[in-house]
Amino acid sequence: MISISEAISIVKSNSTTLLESCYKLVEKAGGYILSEDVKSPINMPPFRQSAMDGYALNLHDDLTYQLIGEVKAGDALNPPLKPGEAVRIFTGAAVPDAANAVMMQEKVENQGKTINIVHQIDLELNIRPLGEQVKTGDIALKKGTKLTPAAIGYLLSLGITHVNVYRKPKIALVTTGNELVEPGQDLTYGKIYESNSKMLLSALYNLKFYDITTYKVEDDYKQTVSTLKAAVDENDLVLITGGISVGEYDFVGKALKILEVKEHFYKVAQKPGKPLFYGKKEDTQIFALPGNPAAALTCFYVYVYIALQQFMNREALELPRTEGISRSTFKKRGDRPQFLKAIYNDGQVDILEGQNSSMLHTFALSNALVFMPGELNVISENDKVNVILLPN
Ligand SMILES: Nc1nc2c(c(=O)[nH]1)N[C@H]1C(S)=C(S)[C@@H](COP(=O)(O)OP(=O)(O)OC[C@H]3O[C@@H](n4cnc5c(N)ncnc54)[C@H](O)[C@@H]3O)O[C@H]1N2
Ligand code: MOO
Repeated sequence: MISISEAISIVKSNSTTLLESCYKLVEKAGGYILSEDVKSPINMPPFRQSAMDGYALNLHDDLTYQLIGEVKAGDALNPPLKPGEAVRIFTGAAVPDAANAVMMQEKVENQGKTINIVHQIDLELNIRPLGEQVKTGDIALKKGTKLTPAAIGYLLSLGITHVNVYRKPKIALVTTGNELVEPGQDLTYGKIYESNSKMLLSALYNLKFYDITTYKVEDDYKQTVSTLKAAVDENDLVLITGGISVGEYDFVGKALKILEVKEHFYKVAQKPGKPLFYGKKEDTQIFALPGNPAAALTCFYVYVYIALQQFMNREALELPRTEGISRSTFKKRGDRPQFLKAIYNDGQVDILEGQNSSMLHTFALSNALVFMPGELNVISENDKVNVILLPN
């Protein structure tokens, strides 16, 4: 059995970045990382643009101007203005080349054919210069940039429709167990509803991984071998839940061995999630997570998360950690370090009931896990605790 920190460093050193590119529609590239610099095909803004509703002026020494026309957003007009002349203009409209400032309308008295501005105005005020954000041919976003909603908006504002990004991993979710019944079906005696696959699917979607295939196997050795073979052959990452413990019907370990998956660790000194397995076959990583749902999800956040971030070449491989002050008392049994379901709010931490690895009823309320080191037996009110913040 290895320690949590050893297990984390083994995952870090064996997980790999996917350096293959794929070409994607910009609007579908949210969460991806650019695999090459993106140059701007246009100046942004593409013309000198008014930042206000008001009047574009060709400045002179006087406060009175002759009004000679109007330019609305979208108009392809470029009226010539002599010094002392103005045009009515609106936000987003092209400022005529001959205008050198825009006065907002609140500071202008309109007299019909003339206007009076209330004070003198600086050159170029309220005019967004041509190419202020980026110029034609310059790098708009660098290789390695994560495409946030703002980045997607920015690329589209430059007219860019497709980008090259690092491809995301193909992921297999494999559930095992004779006792599992699909939610929506009748629950007969001895059976439970299968919740791990959709729970992990939801955690993956939440982290913007969408290329996921779900496999289901019964507690049958041959079926486990053939299903895991397909899952390992066809995916970059395989997440298995259940069947990894020591019972006669736990076939996952034996199947992975026969499939020549190289074991990097099996069993971690932690609670929940002791029987966690991590291995590789060629470049495919395999995590066999415990079947107990809270153990599976905890291992997902502490270990699988690292492999996912590494695939995408992200800098922060682990979930953010912080410290908080406990508002609860918790007594630990045994000497394994423990991850505790908790609610973190503004520096205060409530450690919840229902810490058993089979229990999701309080995990459902948690936004954090408290890490309780092995040597600690009690967390008391007002103790400082180490907190892992879960994704929303
Ligand atoms: N003799 C020992 N028994 C057990 C040990 C041990 O060290 N010695 N470890 C215990 C610990 S700790 C854990 S955790 C579990 C892990 O067992 P498995 O990973 O083999 O998981 P299963 O036995 O298949 O299932 C455990 C539990 O979870 C439920 N489950 C499984 N899959 C799903 C699913 N897809 N959706 C919802 N619930 C699921 C399953 O019905 C069981 O109740 O082993 C202990 N035993
Ligand atoms: O590791 Mo198990 O998840 O403690 O119950």
